[in-house]
Amino acid sequence: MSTIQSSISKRNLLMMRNRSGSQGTNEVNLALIGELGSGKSALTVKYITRRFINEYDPELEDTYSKPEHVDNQDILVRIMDTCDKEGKDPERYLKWADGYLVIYSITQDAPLILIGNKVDLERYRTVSKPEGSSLAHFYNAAFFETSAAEEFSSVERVFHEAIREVIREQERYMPIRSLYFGNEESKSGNSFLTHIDDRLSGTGDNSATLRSNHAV
Ligand SMILES: Nc1nc2c(ncn2[C@@H]2O[C@H](COP(=O)(O)OP(=O)(O)OP(=O)(O)O)[C@@H](O)[C@H]2O)c(=O)[nH]1
Repeated sequence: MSTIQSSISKRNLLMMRNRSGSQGTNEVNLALIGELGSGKSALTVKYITRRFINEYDPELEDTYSKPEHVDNQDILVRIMDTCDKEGKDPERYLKWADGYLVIYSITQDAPLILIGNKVDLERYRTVSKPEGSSLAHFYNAAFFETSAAEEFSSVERVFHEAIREVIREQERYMPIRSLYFGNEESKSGNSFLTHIDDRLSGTGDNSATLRSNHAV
């Protein structure tokens, strides 16, 4: 990993704001977030107990603590194994966590999209566009910069690109029967065939290049 990547990923993905506990021990709160079934509980349990357990209660959300010794420092680590379901407010971990571990499963290919927001605050920028782009490239993610405070079209463009990414991904896994569509399936079939056609004619993107560095 390059210095830029490691410094950004440290800064963005694992920002640990150490706090001093009652006995002078630093405290670090980490929240594991990510899609259902990505392995948040399995990783938490493995880290806390060194054991891998096959079945976990998907509804369970809990916080665990573990005294750690990292880089010659005593640290009390608290881990929140989050479970987001309807009606639950993410504030509970957004306010609590000092760092977030974003978990995905390598067996569930969902597009990753990295958005650098607040470009209207250019004068306060601490992450350059090439740094953001390089981080996205490292994670094979699409990349956009935008601002919620500026014109709608720039935000809309980001969302449209995100929708396109997801649709491309869905079409990659569309069953082959779509090639033999009937009338009722003509809509999705057309889009699938266009996609295949683009690929065969060499004008279409392939998944590897599709997912990297669509800078806006
Ligand atoms: N082979 C393998 N299986 C894993 C790994 N991590 C998790 N699993 C399995 O994947 C399934 C889902 O894991 P969980 O830890 O429950 O996933 P989760 O993200 O906590 O899921 P939710 O609580 O539903 O959000 C379980 O059957 C785990 O045993 C891993 O590294 N390798």
